[in-house]
Amino acid sequence: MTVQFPFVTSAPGKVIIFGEHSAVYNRPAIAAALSLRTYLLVSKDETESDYICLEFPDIDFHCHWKKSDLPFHMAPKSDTPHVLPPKNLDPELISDLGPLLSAIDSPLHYGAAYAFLYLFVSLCPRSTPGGLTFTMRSTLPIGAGLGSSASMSVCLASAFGYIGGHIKEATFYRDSKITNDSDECNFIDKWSFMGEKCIHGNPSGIDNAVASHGGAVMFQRRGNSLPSVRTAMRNLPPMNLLLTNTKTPRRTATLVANVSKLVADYPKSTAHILDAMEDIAREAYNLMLRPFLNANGKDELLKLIRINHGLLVSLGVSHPNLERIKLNCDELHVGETKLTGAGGGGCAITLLRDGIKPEVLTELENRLEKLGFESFKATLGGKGVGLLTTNDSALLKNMTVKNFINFKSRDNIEESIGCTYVGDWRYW
Ligand SMILES: Nc1ncnc2c1ncn2[C@@H]1O[C@H](COP(=O)(O)OP(=O)(O)OP(=O)(O)O)[C@@H](O)[C@H]1O
Ligand SMILES: C[C@@](O)(CCO)CC(=O)[O-]
Ligand SMILES: [Mg+2]
Repeated sequence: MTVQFPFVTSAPGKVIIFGEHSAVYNRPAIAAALSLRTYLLVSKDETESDYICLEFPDIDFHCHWKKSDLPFHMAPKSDTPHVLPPKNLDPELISDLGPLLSAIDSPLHYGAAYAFLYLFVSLCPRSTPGGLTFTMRSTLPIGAGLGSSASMSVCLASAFGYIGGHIKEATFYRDSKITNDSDECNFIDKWSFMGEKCIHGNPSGIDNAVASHGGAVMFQRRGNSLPSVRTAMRNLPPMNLLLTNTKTPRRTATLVANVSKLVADYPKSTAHILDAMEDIAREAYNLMLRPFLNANGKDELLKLIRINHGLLVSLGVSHPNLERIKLNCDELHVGETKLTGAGGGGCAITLLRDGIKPEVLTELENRLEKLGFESFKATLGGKGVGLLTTNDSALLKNMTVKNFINFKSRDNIEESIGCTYVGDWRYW
């Protein structure tokens, strides 16, 4: 299979409804793909350049390496095309990548470059052409709890798996409610987990699972020696979720590390908290399996959201700005609020009660806007990792790195190449 340049890969962000942080400690968690996505343009210049270039304008990061300086590490191809990564990051490869990363001092840039290089040299062969530019644009807020790192890792793993010939071209269109379980999708899920390890340190794997497979899932990690369990939730009941971004920056890696210290310092008390989180996720799962939530079911779900947030507060991962969202939602009695993702800033979700008066919602929106926050309604359960090629679509005809960088807004990206172009995009 000859890869034609340019092509674009794309993967969704996610909302964790129950179980963030406890997911890291092998407890079940529930998450759904979001309609906001990351897009990676892979293009080749016509010169005989020996450079591999990154254009990551969302984090103001631009970088290049000489291809001949890269420590290609791709495992020899065996009879099985889908070579899966080892359980842990390879220490030899980490050390080989050190000199290429040493000049990068921002942790935001470092994480992105580290994940890029680790996956590139693990999946692309030495014969990969030089002169490739990788341009990343996301309609997700970055570092805000909506899985931007996982959607980035999935875009990278799928693009490199495709260039390296590990996975064949995505060939079919999928119903958005169904999570995909193809070998290709599993390959991308496993390798993007390595990208998440480069960025987070100790990810549970839930974010990259949702970004790869799409839909909604109950996910449970089972330690290093057993595979994680991923149960597709085909019919999420319609839920009126309001997402609010505090715009307070934070890093998942730091929050996960802080919780890990708390768990080490207070093993008994934190075990109770994590157990309670597990019970909440299981109870919520049973409620959410029902095709329609009646008033009682909705009321139970609201209470579970409240308890889950309280437990996350006790793990130290809230933030005054997240509490400000909760306070305003509580004062106006619109529903229950919890942080989503790693917390420490970023986003909160509010499950809205039925029958809220429009003027109350407007009052809430005004209050949140005054605080400098951004609110939007979330569409859950979207498609997983996708591919856009010049064979299938005219959307890329005049697509240049410059055009891709210059998209002004989320809408602009979606309108130009977004996954809403149903016949053009294929899904693995
Ligand atoms: N579009 C992007 N371009 C470049 N780097 C990105 C992009 N999206 C994510 N990243 C990388 O991922 C990091 C953010 O990941 P982090 O895990 O801290 O937040 P998140 O994934 O948005 O939230 P959460 O993990 O809580 O869901 C950024 O600092 C950057 O390194
Ligand atoms: C905080 C966390 O539980 C969710 C981040 O979206 C970390 C993880 O599961 O990898
Ligand atoms: Mg992340």
